[in-house]
Amino acid sequence: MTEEDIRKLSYLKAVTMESLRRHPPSHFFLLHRVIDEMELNGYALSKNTIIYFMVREMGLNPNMWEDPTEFKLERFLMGDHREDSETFDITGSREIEMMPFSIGRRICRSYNFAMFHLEYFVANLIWYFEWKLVEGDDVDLNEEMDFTFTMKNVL
Ligand code: HEM
Repeated sequence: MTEEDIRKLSYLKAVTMESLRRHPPSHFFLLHRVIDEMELNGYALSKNTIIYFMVREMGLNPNMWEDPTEFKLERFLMGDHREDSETFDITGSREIEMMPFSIGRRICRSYNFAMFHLEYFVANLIWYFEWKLVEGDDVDLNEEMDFTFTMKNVL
Protein backbone atom coordinates (compact mmCIF):
# COMPACT_ATOMS: atom_id res chain seq x y z
CA MET A 1 0.00 0.00 0.00
CA THR A 2 1.50 3.28 -1.04
CA GLU A 3 0.81 6.72 0.33
CA GLU A 4 -1.04 7.51 -2.89
CA ASP A 5 -3.35 4.46 -2.44
CA ILE A 6 -4.07 5.37 1.15
CA ARG A 7 -5.01 8.98 0.42
CA LYS A 8 -7.85 7.65 -1.77
CA LEU A 9 -9.35 5.31 0.86
CA SER A 10 -12.16 7.34 2.38
CA TYR A 11 -13.64 4.31 4.18
CA LEU A 12 -10.31 3.66 5.91
CA LYS A 13 -10.13 7.33 6.90
CA ALA A 14 -13.65 7.07 8.36
CA VAL A 15 -12.62 4.01 10.42
CA THR A 16 -9.61 5.91 11.77
CA MET A 17 -11.65 9.00 12.63
CA GLU A 18 -14.46 7.06 14.27
CA SER A 19 -11.89 5.11 16.31
CA LEU A 20 -10.27 8.36 17.45
CA ARG A 21 -13.70 9.74 18.38
CA ARG A 22 -14.78 6.67 20.29
CA HIS A 23 -11.39 5.69 21.74
CA PRO A 24 -9.04 8.68 21.81
CA PRO A 25 -5.62 7.59 23.12
CA SER A 26 -5.62 10.68 25.41
CA HIS A 27 -8.81 11.07 27.43
CA PHE A 28 -7.46 14.36 28.74
CA PHE A 29 -4.37 16.44 28.04
CA LEU A 30 -1.65 18.14 29.98
CA LEU A 31 -2.83 21.00 32.15
CA HIS A 32 -3.55 24.26 30.36
CA ARG A 33 -3.68 27.62 32.11
CA VAL A 34 -5.82 30.67 31.38
CA ILE A 35 -3.42 33.55 30.76
CA ASP A 36 -6.01 36.32 31.10
CA GLU A 37 -9.32 36.72 32.88
CA MET A 38 -12.11 35.62 30.54
CA GLU A 39 -15.67 34.33 30.25
CA LEU A 40 -16.47 30.97 28.72
CA ASN A 41 -20.08 29.86 28.22
CA GLY A 42 -21.17 32.11 31.07
CA TYR A 43 -18.43 30.94 33.43
CA ALA A 44 -16.00 33.57 34.69
CA LEU A 45 -12.45 32.24 34.58
CA SER A 46 -9.81 34.12 36.51
CA LYS A 47 -6.22 34.40 35.39
CA ASN A 48 -4.17 31.23 36.03
CA THR A 49 -7.24 28.98 36.20
CA ILE A 50 -6.20 25.43 35.29
CA ILE A 51 -8.24 23.84 32.51
CA TYR A 52 -8.77 20.21 31.62
CA PHE A 53 -10.27 19.17 28.30
CA MET A 54 -12.44 16.09 28.65
CA VAL A 55 -11.58 14.69 25.25
CA ARG A 56 -13.35 11.36 25.54
CA GLU A 57 -16.55 13.02 26.78
CA MET A 58 -16.49 15.44 23.82
CA GLY A 59 -16.56 12.50 21.45
CA LEU A 60 -19.55 11.12 23.37
CA ASN A 61 -21.49 14.39 23.59
CA PRO A 62 -25.09 13.61 22.49
CA ASN A 63 -25.63 17.27 21.53
CA MET A 64 -22.91 16.91 18.96
CA TRP A 65 -23.10 13.26 17.92
CA GLU A 66 -26.15 11.16 17.13
CA ASP A 67 -26.03 7.80 18.96
CA PRO A 68 -22.60 8.71 20.35
CA THR A 69 -21.77 5.25 21.70
CA GLU A 70 -22.39 3.60 18.33
CA PHE A 71 -19.49 3.00 15.96
CA LYS A 72 -20.84 4.66 12.81
CA LEU A 73 -18.67 5.35 9.82
CA GLU A 74 -21.34 7.48 8.11
CA ARG A 75 -20.28 10.32 10.39
CA PHE A 76 -17.09 10.68 8.42
CA LEU A 77 -18.09 9.53 4.98
CA MET A 78 -18.31 12.83 3.19
CA GLY A 79 -21.17 13.82 0.93
CA ASP A 80 -23.45 11.81 3.20
CA HIS A 81 -25.01 13.50 6.22
CA ARG A 82 -22.68 16.49 6.15
CA GLU A 83 -24.07 19.52 4.43
CA ASP A 84 -20.73 20.50 3.00
CA SER A 85 -18.56 17.95 1.28
CA GLU A 86 -15.38 19.25 2.85
CA THR A 87 -13.24 16.84 4.76
CA PHE A 88 -13.76 16.66 8.51
CA ASP A 89 -11.84 19.40 10.27
CA ILE A 90 -9.76 17.60 12.91
CA THR A 91 -8.00 20.84 13.82
CA GLY A 92 -11.26 22.35 15.09
CA SER A 93 -10.73 25.60 13.21
CA ARG A 94 -14.35 25.59 11.93
CA GLU A 95 -16.10 23.88 14.82
CA ILE A 96 -14.89 21.68 17.66
CA GLU A 97 -16.67 18.33 17.54
CA MET A 98 -13.83 16.25 18.89
CA MET A 99 -10.18 16.93 19.58
CA PRO A 100 -8.04 13.79 19.80
CA PHE A 101 -4.97 15.81 18.81
CA SER A 102 -5.96 18.89 20.82
CA ILE A 103 -6.56 22.14 18.94
CA GLY A 104 -5.11 25.60 18.63
CA ARG A 105 -1.56 26.54 19.49
CA ARG A 106 -0.76 23.31 21.34
CA ILE A 107 -2.23 20.98 18.76
CA CYS A 108 -0.18 17.83 18.18
CA ARG A 109 2.70 18.87 15.92
CA SER A 110 2.40 15.58 14.09
CA TYR A 111 -1.34 15.12 13.72
CA ASN A 112 -1.04 14.73 9.95
CA PHE A 113 1.81 12.27 10.24
CA ALA A 114 0.01 10.40 13.06
CA MET A 115 -3.21 10.15 11.00
CA PHE A 116 -1.33 8.88 8.01
CA HIS A 117 0.61 6.40 10.11
CA LEU A 118 -2.57 4.98 11.66
CA GLU A 119 -4.14 4.55 8.24
CA TYR A 120 -0.96 3.10 6.76
CA PHE A 121 -0.64 0.59 9.59
CA VAL A 122 -4.26 -0.62 9.43
CA ALA A 123 -4.28 -0.69 5.61
CA ASN A 124 -1.20 -2.89 5.47
CA LEU A 125 -2.41 -5.22 8.23
CA ILE A 126 -5.60 -5.76 6.25
CA TRP A 127 -3.74 -6.08 2.98
CA TYR A 128 -1.27 -8.71 4.17
CA PHE A 129 -3.33 -10.79 6.61
CA GLU A 130 -6.70 -12.47 6.64
CA TRP A 131 -8.57 -11.52 9.82
CA LYS A 132 -11.08 -13.81 11.50
CA LEU A 133 -12.73 -13.63 14.90
CA VAL A 134 -11.90 -16.70 16.99
CA GLU A 135 -15.16 -18.51 17.60
CA GLY A 136 -16.66 -17.63 20.99
CA ASP A 137 -14.20 -14.78 21.47
CA ASP A 138 -15.61 -11.26 21.51
CA VAL A 139 -13.41 -8.23 21.09
CA ASP A 140 -13.33 -6.51 24.46
CA LEU A 141 -13.37 -2.74 23.97
CA ASN A 142 -12.73 -1.89 27.63
CA GLU A 143 -9.85 0.50 28.10
CA GLU A 144 -7.19 0.92 30.72
CA MET A 145 -5.04 3.90 31.57
CA ASP A 146 -1.37 3.57 30.82
CA PHE A 147 0.74 6.44 29.43
CA THR A 148 -2.16 6.68 26.98
CA PHE A 149 -5.40 4.70 27.05
CA THR A 150 -5.02 1.23 25.60
CA MET A 151 -7.12 -1.93 25.32
CA LYS A 152 -7.55 -3.60 28.70
CA ASN A 153 -7.74 -7.12 27.34
CA VAL A 154 -5.83 -7.51 24.14
CA LEU A 155 -6.47 -11.23 23.75
C1 HEM B 1 -2.44 8.77 17.43
C2 HEM B 1 -1.31 9.45 17.61
C3 HEM B 1 -1.21 10.75 18.38
C4 HEM B 1 -2.15 11.39 19.15
C5 HEM B 1 -3.60 10.97 19.47
C6 HEM B 1 -1.52 12.61 19.65
C7 HEM B 1 -2.14 13.52 20.47
C8 HEM B 1 -1.54 14.67 20.96
C9 HEM B 1 -2.18 15.62 21.83
C10 HEM B 1 -3.60 15.49 22.38
C11 HEM B 1 -1.31 16.63 22.07
C12 HEM B 1 -1.56 17.87 22.93
C13 HEM B 1 -1.14 17.60 24.36
C14 HEM B 1 -1.52 18.72 25.28
O1 HEM B 1 -1.76 19.84 24.88
O2 HEM B 1 -1.64 18.43 26.46
C15 HEM B 1 -0.08 16.32 21.35
C16 HEM B 1 1.04 17.11 21.34
C17 HEM B 1 2.19 16.81 20.67
N1 HEM B 1 2.40 15.71 19.86
FE1 HEM B 1 1.08 14.23 19.44
N2 HEM B 1 -0.24 12.67 19.15
C18 HEM B 1 -0.01 11.57 18.38
C19 HEM B 1 1.16 11.28 17.70
C20 HEM B 1 2.28 12.06 17.68
C21 HEM B 1 3.50 11.73 16.97
C22 HEM B 1 3.69 10.47 16.12
C23 HEM B 1 4.39 12.73 17.22
C24 HEM B 1 5.79 12.94 16.74
C25 HEM B 1 6.37 12.22 15.81
C26 HEM B 1 3.72 13.72 18.07
C27 HEM B 1 4.29 14.88 18.52
C28 HEM B 1 3.68 15.80 19.36
C29 HEM B 1 4.32 17.01 19.86
C30 HEM B 1 5.72 17.50 19.55
C31 HEM B 1 3.38 17.65 20.69
C32 HEM B 1 3.56 18.94 21.48
C33 HEM B 1 3.00 20.12 20.72
C34 HEM B 1 3.10 21.42 21.52
O3 HEM B 1 2.88 21.42 22.74
O4 HEM B 1 3.39 22.43 20.91
N3 HEM B 1 2.45 13.26 18.33
N4 HEM B 1 -0.26 15.12 20.68
